[in-house]
Amino acid sequence: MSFVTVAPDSDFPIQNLPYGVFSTQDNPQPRIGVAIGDQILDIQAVKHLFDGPVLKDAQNVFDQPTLNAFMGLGRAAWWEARQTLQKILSKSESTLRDNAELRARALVPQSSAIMHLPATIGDYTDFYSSKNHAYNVGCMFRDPKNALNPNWTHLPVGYHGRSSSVVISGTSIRRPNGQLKPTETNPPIFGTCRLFDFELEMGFFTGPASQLGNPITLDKAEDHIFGMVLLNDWSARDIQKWEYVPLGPFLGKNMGTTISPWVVTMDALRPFLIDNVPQDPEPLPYLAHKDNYNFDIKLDVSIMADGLAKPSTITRSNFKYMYWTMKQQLVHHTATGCNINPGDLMGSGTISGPTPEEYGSMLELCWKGTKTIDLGNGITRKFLQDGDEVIFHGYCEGEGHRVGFGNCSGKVLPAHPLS
Ligand SMILES: O=C(O)/C=C/C(=O)CC(=O)CC(=O)O
Ligand SMILES: [Ca+2]
Ligand SMILES: [Mg+2]
Repeated sequence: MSFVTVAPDSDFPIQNLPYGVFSTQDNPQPRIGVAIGDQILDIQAVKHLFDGPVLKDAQNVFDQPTLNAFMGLGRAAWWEARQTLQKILSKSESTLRDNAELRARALVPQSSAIMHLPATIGDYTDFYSSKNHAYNVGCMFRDPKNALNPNWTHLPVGYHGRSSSVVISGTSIRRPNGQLKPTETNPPIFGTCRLFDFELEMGFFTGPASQLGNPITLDKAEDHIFGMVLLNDWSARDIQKWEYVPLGPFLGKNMGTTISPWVVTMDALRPFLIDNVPQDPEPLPYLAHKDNYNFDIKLDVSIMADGLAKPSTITRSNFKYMYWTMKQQLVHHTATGCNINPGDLMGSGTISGPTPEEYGSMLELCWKGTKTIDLGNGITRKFLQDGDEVIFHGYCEGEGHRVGFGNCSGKVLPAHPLS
């Protein structure tokens, strides 16, 4: 238990302690913080308390305006930092609890903070690792009889995304214009995206760098996975459908990707480990791991729209539906010797469950426009309208507490007029 009050349904009890980067009006310098209840522990104010064997000579990582340097230190440092945080925030420890002056400097209400991207994201990759989603999209874009391409069950399919357009929760996203082909028979046009969508995903941040030319093997993969966020891979379905052959997503995905501000560490998620999804066929040896690396993380998506009194939940899914694990994704990504750096972001791919109530995109929920999605109050959608706000939420259910991710939200702005 912490001496900081934590509401029972808070995403941020002492069992969580996720890292983020924030600033305040009084101190506009972005700095590292840890969420506890509805407060942020400003790490700069308490960095002298990180005096364990690994961190005592590396406290300067907490002076940085991003988490990259801390991510780059590796698992021993992450573990030690967690021990220190749990100690200084605990009810039974007086150092911070009884020091009013230090407490006033170190604890900042989340309501008065502006959140920033937690890391400088050098590279962003997005996978395609939910079998239900890949099957559904294959049925709609291609052929229900061959919905999954032959490679899908042999390797974690992915594409290299645009780190430049990854934004923090709360940033509005402009509906894109692009090249579309609205009918089969007529030539393409340059127009405004009509089929604008979200993709319910999670992402992980990488830790210590690997060297170019040296693959990360399965037994070392965990050393390079720092923590997870919610991720919305906004998608222009009409742009995507026309452009994607044969190289995959390009402009249909690069108008913005939103992440939640708090990075929940793998140490905090460990109690929620569950069995991996059985893989058939057996993956090749470089991808075969026997240990579990799947997590029970409940996810939901709601939409706030004009005419609604409160956001309407349109789907509930779970990270546990991932067919390929994050370890397999990382190992496959680097199998050629492709290197990673601290703070690279890897998207899971859209997380759809087996039932229609668990689909992770509007493309699936409205089944390519053949069904309507009911928001209540007589309001329906197939795809997103201007002004709609999409809100993701995710959490693990512990005993009497939640280890949560907060929100990942963004509002759709109207497209720029076509000239
Ligand atoms: O063409 C397809 O099969 C679909 C590709 C995607 O939508 C790519 C993507 O972002 C994958 C995902 O999020 O799961
Ligand atoms: Ca995606
Ligand atoms: Mg994107």
